[in-house]
Amino acid sequence: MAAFGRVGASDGGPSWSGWRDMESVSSAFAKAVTAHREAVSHLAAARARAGDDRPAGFDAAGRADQVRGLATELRRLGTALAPGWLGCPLDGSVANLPTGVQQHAGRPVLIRVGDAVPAADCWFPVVAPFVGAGHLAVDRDARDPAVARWLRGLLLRVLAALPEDTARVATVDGATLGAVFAPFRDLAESAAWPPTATDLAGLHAVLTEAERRIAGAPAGAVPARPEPAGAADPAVLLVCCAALPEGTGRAEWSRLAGIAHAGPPAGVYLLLAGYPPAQLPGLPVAPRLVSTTHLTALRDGTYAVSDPPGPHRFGAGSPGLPVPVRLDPGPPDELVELVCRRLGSSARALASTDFAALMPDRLWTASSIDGVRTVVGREGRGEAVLALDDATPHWLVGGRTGSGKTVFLLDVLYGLASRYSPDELALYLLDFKEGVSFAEFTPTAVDPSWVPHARTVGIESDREYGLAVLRSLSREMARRATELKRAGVTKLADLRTGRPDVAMPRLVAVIDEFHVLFEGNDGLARQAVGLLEELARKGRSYGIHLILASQTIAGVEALFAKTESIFGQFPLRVALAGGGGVLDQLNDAADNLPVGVAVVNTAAGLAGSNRVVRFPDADTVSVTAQRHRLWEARPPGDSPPAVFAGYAEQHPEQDPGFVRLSPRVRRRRAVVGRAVDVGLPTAGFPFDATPGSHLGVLGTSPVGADVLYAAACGLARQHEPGGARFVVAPLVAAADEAADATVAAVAAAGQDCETVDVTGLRDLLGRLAGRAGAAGRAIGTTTYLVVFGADAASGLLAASDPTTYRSGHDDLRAVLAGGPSAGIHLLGWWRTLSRYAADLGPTGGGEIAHLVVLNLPAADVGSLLGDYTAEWRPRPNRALLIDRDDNRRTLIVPYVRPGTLDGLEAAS
Ligand SMILES: Nc1ncnc2c1ncn2[C@@H]1O[C@H](COP(=O)(O)OP(=O)(O)OP(=O)(O)O)[C@@H](O)[C@H]1O
Repeated sequence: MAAFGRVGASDGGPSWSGWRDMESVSSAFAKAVTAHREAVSHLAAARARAGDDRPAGFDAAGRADQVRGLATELRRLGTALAPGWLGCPLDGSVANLPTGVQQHAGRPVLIRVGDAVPAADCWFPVVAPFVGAGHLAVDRDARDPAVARWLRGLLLRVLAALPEDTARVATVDGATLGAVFAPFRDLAESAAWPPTATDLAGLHAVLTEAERRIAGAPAGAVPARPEPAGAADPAVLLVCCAALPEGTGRAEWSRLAGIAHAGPPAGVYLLLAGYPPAQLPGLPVAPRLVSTTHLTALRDGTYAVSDPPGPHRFGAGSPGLPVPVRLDPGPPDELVELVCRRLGSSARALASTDFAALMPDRLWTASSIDGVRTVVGREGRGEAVLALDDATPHWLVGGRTGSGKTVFLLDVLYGLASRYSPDELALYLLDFKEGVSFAEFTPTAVDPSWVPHARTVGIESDREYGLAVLRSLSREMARRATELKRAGVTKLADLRTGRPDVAMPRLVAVIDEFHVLFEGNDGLARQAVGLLEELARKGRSYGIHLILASQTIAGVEALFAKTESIFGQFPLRVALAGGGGVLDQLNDAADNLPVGVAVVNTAAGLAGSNRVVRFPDADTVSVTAQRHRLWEARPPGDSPPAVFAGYAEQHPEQDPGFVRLSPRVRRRRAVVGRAVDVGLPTAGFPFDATPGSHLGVLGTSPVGADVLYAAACGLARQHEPGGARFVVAPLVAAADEAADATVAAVAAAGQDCETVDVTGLRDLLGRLAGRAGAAGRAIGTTTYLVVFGADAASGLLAASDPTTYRSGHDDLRAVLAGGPSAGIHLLGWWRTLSRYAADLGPTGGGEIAHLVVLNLPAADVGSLLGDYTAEWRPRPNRALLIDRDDNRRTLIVPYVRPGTLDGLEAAS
């Protein structure tokens, strides 16, 4: 029968003193050992008698009865010691046995490891101490199907018997790639066990996890007991090894020996198959493990069982159980799957959480002086808390499309925004992908609320916008450095403690799909790398934190590898499904993760430091409710974040910079759109007497007509009524609507406006050329000549007047050259570069200093400027603003009238 020793400090194992039920288990065990000893001695005596007396009338039947009686007694004792799942036959009959009830929390586990067969027709269960009292090891590994079944049986017994969520299981299978544990899949996934380690690196990770746990246990701790619900870590770590991976040797054996020695007080237990490995001649021998019951294969498929841990022995003579043991035959796979499904759904329920549960009851009660932290989900049954602070200043988040990255970020950001007030925390949010991840922070047409912490939000951002955000963060970092220097301190925390009046919230910049910034490996990418490196290295001292998320960091890594890897500054890695790229190459913990589960690693992705976290879905109703809570609590006068939505039309009337235009402006500007920059500043050119103060819009896109419309309307607003005269020339059909709108808007601003056709334009140029040629600044009315489709007039302008020999081009060039000083400006849209060049002549268009390039290819822009280094890629809803006066090039979203882009899309 059973053996169970008092595990004492003498062999390095745990004391029982900390266990509930210690007395009952101990005395039951003592009784069992005594019974076993008696049985053995009776058996030995009977055998002796049989040997001595057989010829003189030995009572064989009586001896057999005696053995059977003893076996029956030992069966009774064995069943009492290993009740229910711990000792029952593992067949279909036990499918409905309740789980988690046989084993009191904290009570040492006595488990059936096999059956002893003292005589042909009788048997008794062999019970050995396990979790809470010792380890188990069998020397054959799970390549032997009987051992594989045995191992599954023991694992099933212990998991079904212990209270739910008591054990975290780390599995190792160096022989069958984890197939041994396949039937446990459902439980493994829902209880977030680490993936089965199948190679040496994986084994190292498991050993490291066990050692970390041991190192973290308080000195002199009693055996771990299951914690109440809510504890982060299950009470027991069970290292379950089906076969040691190839390459395992002395180093790993001695780590196992160390774990066997020091594990029990920290709740770490071993269930090993293939240990000790077969001894090969001339090679070192694996050490016997303390606190361990060893099963050693005998020739006939049975096993010898060692004495259990502690002072008790099975017999007075030779060590170990003197009866060979058949391994417990183990359960059918269906039984394992059935029980694991049941345990798994219960584990899922325990670990489940929702978005609202991540939010604190009261808003904005925390201080960010030492960093910011929030609950992101659950780790086991406990809360998973992540921090942006000195230890983990920046995070790297990986996950393939659909893995839940956006949801994870919403969980984190709403959690932070609910704990820290806008004085403590500000958010810079940048998303490069198509989608609306960060739209949850901004007002929309149907919901005016926003998250007050959000300063800038970029949705479907351009790389240029990303660069602008990085630049503004870098400027802020420099400002903070100066403040710190002034205050004579080196840390943000010191400044904030000493000067509570200085507003210095922690800034968290989140860049989703950040790898887009580096696509192309061009000048822009290089600038972005430089800025990111600077922010990553110095940000922590100034309270600036980065969260970079991506589907992939492949490719980006190569870029960074050119200098020192920036990722070294990102100790906290979060790998979602398919996001293993953010972990160490040898760490495959994120393979096969389901949506809603993340591997969190604070050791820059090294295997062995993984934590498995479940995060809840960010459902729209909960997110909206929380946003309204935050919005209603916003400080007085709080304004919405500066939003850049890459796909959005920019209408002049929606731009405060345009609306503010009035005759009181100091200098008139032709405004043409909004710069792709933080806050979307109004983009335009000064329009004054400086030579070149004309506007040329280039490209076939009909947006050109809208740009002229906006520029003309803006200028009309900057004159007192009647102070300007507009001559509108709608020369192409595509511009008719925009030209009509221009006439209407200019007239509404109180300015004179007339429309001319191509002949009228030719005549007007002749008249204006005379005025422009006259010296001195014209006093009075400014004239704007607004030509929609100027290329359509090229032919006519090329022709010379038979009497004066002046061509329209001559007049045009005279107007361009002398116009500004005479109060005459041209605003023209040319659809092709060749006509533009022909119209403006040998100077190459130098007379027009202000250009807006629409859909011209980069090579055309290069030839126009005589500079082929300009980084320009034509794309919808973008234009390049070129100011030759100050050599400025700015990416802009050109103004359009409402619906223009939709119309273009529909037409294409
Ligand atoms: N914890 C979760 N529980 C349940 N469903 C989730 C969870 N997290 C995400 N989901 C769901 O998975 C889907 C994808 O999530 P999400 O949009 O966050 O992925 P993503 O990685 O950002 O993908 P993409 O990069 O394509 O935008 C969504 O329908 C979301 O509701």
